[in-house]
Amino acid sequence: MSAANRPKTSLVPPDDAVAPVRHPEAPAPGAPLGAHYDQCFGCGEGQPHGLHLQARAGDGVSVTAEFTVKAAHQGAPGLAHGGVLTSALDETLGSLNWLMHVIAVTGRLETDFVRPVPVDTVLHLEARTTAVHRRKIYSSAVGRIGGPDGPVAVRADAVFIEVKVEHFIEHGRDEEIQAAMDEPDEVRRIRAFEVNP
Ligand SMILES: CCCCCCCCCCCC(=O)SCCNC(=O)CCNC(=O)[C@H](O)C(C)(C)COP(=O)(O)OP(=O)(O)OC[C@H]1O[C@@H](n2cnc3c(N)ncnc32)[C@H](O)[C@@H]1OP(=O)(O)O
Repeated sequence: MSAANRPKTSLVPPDDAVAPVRHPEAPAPGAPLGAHYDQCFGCGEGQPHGLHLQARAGDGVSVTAEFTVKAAHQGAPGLAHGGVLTSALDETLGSLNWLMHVIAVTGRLETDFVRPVPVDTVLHLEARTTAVHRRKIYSSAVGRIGGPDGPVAVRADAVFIEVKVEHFIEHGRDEEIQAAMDEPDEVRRIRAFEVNP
């Protein structure tokens, strides 16, 4: 499809997109990124119903993460639900934005389900940002089973859209926003973004 005819939500970066830039203060390759929010369904340590995904910084703007499929994540008997796998991909892709010190939300996310993923499987996830165009961040991820070099079970392409921290204050519920602001580590993080946009 020619560039002029691409839909606005296309997952293909425009021709004048640029390479992503790793922030100088991004965590070193191998360092855990930690949860961006304690109650996040994807990464929050305090979220009892969550996926408890733990991402680590990779080289450039890349991350790795592991997600263990539990019995509570089933769709078909003994197999992971596709929506849960997409959530794991979404969270992994979302964590890339921390490496650029950009706050962004998922605009579009497209998943290919290549192989079934049984309960108790560890999904080895790898994600990388490939291009940036104004507020749009283009990223891709794969999830492998049987080990970090095992066969691909899922893959996804996404566009994240950069937002200001006010996005969450404007749209979120007062109760949770207040609780997040009262958490010292969250405040430090938000401050860091205001100082190092
Ligand atoms: C405290 C820290 C916590 C940090 C918290 C981090 C959370 C991470 C959690 C994991 C990730 C998630 O699940 S996030 C949750 C799921 N996602 C959401 O809730 C997002 C809901 N959608 C929205 O709020 C909105 O639609 C936005 C912000 C995405 C876009 O609205 P907007 O700000 O008005 O932007 P707009 O001017 O329309 O568009 C800006 C540019 O983006 C493009 N664009 C707009 N929408 C899309 C789209 N769906 N797909 C592709 N591209 C799009 C436009 O063509 C335009 O390109 P051009 O004209 O420049 O070319």
